[in-house]
Amino acid sequence: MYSVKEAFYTLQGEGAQAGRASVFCRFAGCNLWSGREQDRATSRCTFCDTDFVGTNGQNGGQFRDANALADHLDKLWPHADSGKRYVVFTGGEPLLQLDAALIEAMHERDFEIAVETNGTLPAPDGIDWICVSPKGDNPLVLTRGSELKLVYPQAGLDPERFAGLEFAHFFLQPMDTTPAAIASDGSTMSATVDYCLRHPQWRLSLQTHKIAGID
Ligand SMILES: C[S@@+](CC[C@H](N)C(=O)[O-])C[C@H]1O[C@@H](n2cnc3c(N)ncnc32)[C@H](O)[C@@H]1O
Ligand SMILES: Nc1nc2[nH]cc(C(=O)O)c2c(=O)[nH]1
Ligand code: SF4
Ligand SMILES: [Mg+2]
Repeated sequence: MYSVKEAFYTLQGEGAQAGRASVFCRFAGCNLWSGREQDRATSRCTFCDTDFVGTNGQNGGQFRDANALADHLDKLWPHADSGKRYVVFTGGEPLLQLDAALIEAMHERDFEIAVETNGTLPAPDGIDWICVSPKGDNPLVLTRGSELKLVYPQAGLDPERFAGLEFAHFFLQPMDTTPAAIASDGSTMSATVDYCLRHPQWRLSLQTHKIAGID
């Protein structure tokens, strides 16, 4: 059984694949936060911008097996041709649910498969694009992949801790935060730009879907 909060067709907003047409599958649940506001401050990840609780979102639901979910996601790709099909599994934490059966079922339907993960859980084989986004001091299990996308700044977390890992791309993404936090701490955007200027290994990742006003 898979629990999906929501699923939709949009443009990948972030990282090296930004701008690419994608089916997003947002799994319910995360291992670093319950998703309840009253638990946020004491959770292992405190800055999440996403509602991943329950299965009540757009095209959400419970799916009894891999073929049922794969058929559901396949229908969200609005083109008849099979070229360039791309699915992004996110959440919540997708590696709590993404398994070999679902990977096989999406490949059978001609999808390239991407995942957005916090990197604390092992990944099944066969994922075509792995984006790891480390969270605070939580132990990183996935130390190689396609892109490392660090939300910046995170208190006490130096990007150089990750700079030697085996990734093809290194991104810093400004933490989306509240106006009150910006007023007291300054802008995460300017801090991120400044870091990339001083450390050219790192590139700026903007959340372009928020700029474009989509999903
Ligand atoms: C909601 S998470 C879900 C996937 C996975 N649990 C993870 O953390 O990578 C999707 C992406 O949004 C990023 N993100 C979450 N909260 C953010 C925020 N407040 N500002 C900027 N990026 C954020 C995460 O780091 C991750 O790259
Ligand atoms: N358009 C769009 N792009 C995204 N890239 C990563 C996202 C995520 O929440 O995992 C995300 C998202 O929520 N929307
Ligand atoms: S690990 Fe990802 S989904 Fe979980 S709380 Fe943090 S940003 Fe949100
Ligand atoms: Mg998002």
